[in-house]
Amino acid sequence: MAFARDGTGIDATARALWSQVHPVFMTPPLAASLFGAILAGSVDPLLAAIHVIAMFAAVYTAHVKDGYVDFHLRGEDDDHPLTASGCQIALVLSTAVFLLCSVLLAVLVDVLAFVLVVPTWVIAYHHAPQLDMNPVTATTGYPLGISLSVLGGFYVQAATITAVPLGFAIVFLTLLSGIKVIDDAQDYAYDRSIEKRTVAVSVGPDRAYGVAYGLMTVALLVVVAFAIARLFPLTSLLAVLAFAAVAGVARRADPELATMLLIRGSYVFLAVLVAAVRFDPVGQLV
Ligand SMILES: CC(C)=CCC/C(C)=C/CC/C(C)=C/COP(=O)(O)OP(=O)(O)O
Repeated sequence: MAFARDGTGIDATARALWSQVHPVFMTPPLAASLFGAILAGSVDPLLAAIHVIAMFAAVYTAHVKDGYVDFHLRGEDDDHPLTASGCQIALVLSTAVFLLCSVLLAVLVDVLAFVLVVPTWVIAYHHAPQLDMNPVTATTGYPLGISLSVLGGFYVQAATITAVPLGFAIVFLTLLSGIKVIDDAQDYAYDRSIEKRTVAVSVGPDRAYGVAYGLMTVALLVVVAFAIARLFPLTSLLAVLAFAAVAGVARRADPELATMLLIRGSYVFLAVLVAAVRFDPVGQLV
């Protein structure tokens, strides 16, 4: 049975399977899992690795299913490297890896770890064709996966959930939903032509920008409030400043450049937060 649409053999199969690894989408959930582990304080590398692999398998599942639905079922995409049966086998494999990791976490941590990890696959598997049809779920699905990745990454280390990872999960959900609205605004004309109801299609591009920057502002204000309350380290304020500077430039750019800037800004935001949680240099000064 052929996996790849453009050839047979190990090389073509490996290339087709690898085509569904999208670093831009995959790095954040993996980083979020490790961020959760760092928040927990002491990191067990084995548990961290199992959780990271589970998150990778979840996002891989989302991409394979999305490609399968968009190309093989809806005929929306012009091309796809995997055959329909290649997609189905890839889905079985990624789901099996995900399940194996989840069961390992249930055994090595507890059943709540399993309960916290499984929804990421549920969101991933149902992204297409169900969740991507509604503006709210199309916008929040991926950010919710990232938030669950933070919580899961924390839980497998600490075997509990505290206010700090919960706070960060809410911040990421809100901030990344804002970025996703801008990202979707790039495809406004095309999405409208295929009746895909993103936020930009539902409320129009202008109001979508308002919604997007409103969400990002709320997320940053939550970080400021939590930092002042000393729930988050004070150095988190630097992450807010860095992201706000990028968002200020993105606000005046077209959706494509804005998305590129905001995604990179979110990496900087996360990197400064990691430094804040590990070292909190500002907190040590005051
Ligand atoms: C652990 C974790 C983060 C889980 C969540 C996984 C999840 C929902 C990923 C979505 C990835 C994806 C297919 C993006 C493209 O969506 P699109 O529909 O905007 O793009 P398209 O126009 O290419 O279909």
